[in-house]
Amino acid sequence: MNNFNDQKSIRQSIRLEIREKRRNLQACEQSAAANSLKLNFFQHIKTPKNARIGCYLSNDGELDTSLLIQELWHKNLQVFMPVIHPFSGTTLLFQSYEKNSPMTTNRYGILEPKLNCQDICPLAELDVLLLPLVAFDKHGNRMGMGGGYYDRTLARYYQEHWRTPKLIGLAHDCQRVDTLPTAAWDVPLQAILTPTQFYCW
Ligand SMILES: Nc1nc2c(c(=O)[nH]1)N(C=O)[C@@H](CNc1ccc(C(=O)N[C@@H](CCC(=O)O)C(=O)O)cc1)CN2
Ligand SMILES: Nc1ncnc2c1ncn2[C@@H]1O[C@H](COP(=O)(O)OP(=O)(O)OP(=O)(O)O)[C@@H](O)[C@H]1O
Repeated sequence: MNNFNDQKSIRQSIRLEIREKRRNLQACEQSAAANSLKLNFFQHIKTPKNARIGCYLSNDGELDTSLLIQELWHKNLQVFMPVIHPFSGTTLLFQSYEKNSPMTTNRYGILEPKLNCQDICPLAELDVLLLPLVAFDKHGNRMGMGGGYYDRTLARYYQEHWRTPKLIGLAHDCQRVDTLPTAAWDVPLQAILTPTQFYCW
């Protein structure tokens, strides 16, 4: 097996192991984590008034963002959700998400706002992007579900050194690994927020 395939299979086994770990968290652990995430977010992340925050709706044991989203709305911050691009099918758009937004499920069964082009926010106009992830390491490397959606969507952001949005991964503490094998297209994060920690690079 060559080095590229070695790395790929190491990534895949880490992915399976950590996904199982987070799916095995008890409902009470998930709700405590969701509450701590909300508190930790406002303690560490200072956002401009009316800031635009990209977030995600939790799936597969991911850190539950529902309490954080309620609080973002309560503070009059604008929330945006990823929508799988209807034509490219491999990148994400960020669409405004409000209490009464019409929703649909994407090809993975994850809820996303029903596409409405007027409600799409260009990536560079988001102030903060909160990313789901499967595993992260001490260098701020992120590994996702394996679709490459965030990496492809953020490729220009990274190559052209955009200043916004600030990229912050959200994860349970049990999703930290020592070192992740990285791929050339991986976009490193500026920070990771867990229920108990704020790692900043
Ligand atoms: N909550 C959330 N929303 C998100 C993401 C995410 O990671 N979490 N994404 C981040 O990119 C995008 C969707 N990407 C995903 C990629 C793969 C799978 C997944 O479940 N894959 C299955 C195989 C399913 C199949 O082949 O049909 C699996 O690996 O078991 C889910 C989401 C956009 N929205
Ligand atoms: N910038 C890019 N341009 C083209 N293809 C890409 C790019 N980024 C990722 N890919 C493709 O996506 C596939 C999955 O990448 P990877 O395993 O790093 O995804 P991931 O980070 O786990 O997923 P996600 O970003 O959706 O959470 C790779 O095999 C790669 O071919």
